[in-house]
Amino acid sequence: MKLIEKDFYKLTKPEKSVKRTYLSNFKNCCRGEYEHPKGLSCYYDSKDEPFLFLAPFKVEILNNLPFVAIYHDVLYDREIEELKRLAVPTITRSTIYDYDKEGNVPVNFRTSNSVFLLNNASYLVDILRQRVADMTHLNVFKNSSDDLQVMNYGLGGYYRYHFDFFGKDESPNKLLGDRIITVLIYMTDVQQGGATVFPALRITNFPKKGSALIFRNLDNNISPDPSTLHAGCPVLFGSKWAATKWIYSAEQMFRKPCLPQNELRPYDTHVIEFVNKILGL
Ligand SMILES: O=C(O)CCC(=O)C(=O)O
Ligand SMILES: [Fe+2]
Repeated sequence: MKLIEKDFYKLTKPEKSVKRTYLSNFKNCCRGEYEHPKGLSCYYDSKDEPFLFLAPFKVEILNNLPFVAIYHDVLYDREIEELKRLAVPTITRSTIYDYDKEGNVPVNFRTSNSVFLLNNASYLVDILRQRVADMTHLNVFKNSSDDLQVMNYGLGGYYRYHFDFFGKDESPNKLLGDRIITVLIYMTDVQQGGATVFPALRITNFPKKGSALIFRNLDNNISPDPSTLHAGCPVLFGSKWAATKWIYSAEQMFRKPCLPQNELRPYDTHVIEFVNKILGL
């Protein structure tokens, strides 16, 4: 954190404005200082998927564009216990993808432990894959998503602001496209801290056991949207467990209608490059 503060004074003008717009709200968001968004709707999603006629999802919108929403009560307590049981034996220090090394490396700005559970690890992992497909109305099968990641943050554990999209030509998953949607399922409440925050959107969501946060990382052109910059704030008291499913863009042609194109925003590239630069990516 200190390093970033120091480097700030060496920044050029556009970089300073990115910092002001995108990063300066980070700590306030973690403290939960911004009001819950107003004027947005809640609804039951019972659309398209037969299962949802029986059990619609309870959706609370936090932001329209990019789409950010809470899906309430998507995981049962006994499923959470089973996920933990599956994860604990092989959980290890989390990593991120390093473009130079073309592989995953641990970094000091993501201090959690995590493990990917393969689809055949348990009947439950397969059930959850179907549930995520019902929630997102997307294809979540082979070649269109990462395996389910289960992660745990201990005291002080956090994931500094970052993007979930790769946003580069040399994305490690060229054939899959890029990460269009993130589904983050909370497996615990956190007594204090541990919120997921979007500083550019001034959104804070404190974990609630069994609920999920869904956000869309790519815009209608399937281009990276820098306003999806987000972070997992430090856990101040307690422990945070969550499960993540990242869904890719390439194989959604039969699931997702083409939407009107957004305007091209060349500045977006600058924002993404800048944030990656200060993170050393
Ligand atoms: O833990 C959180 O709240 C955020 C996690 C996250 O952003 C990620 O795993 O990509
Ligand atoms: Fe993320």
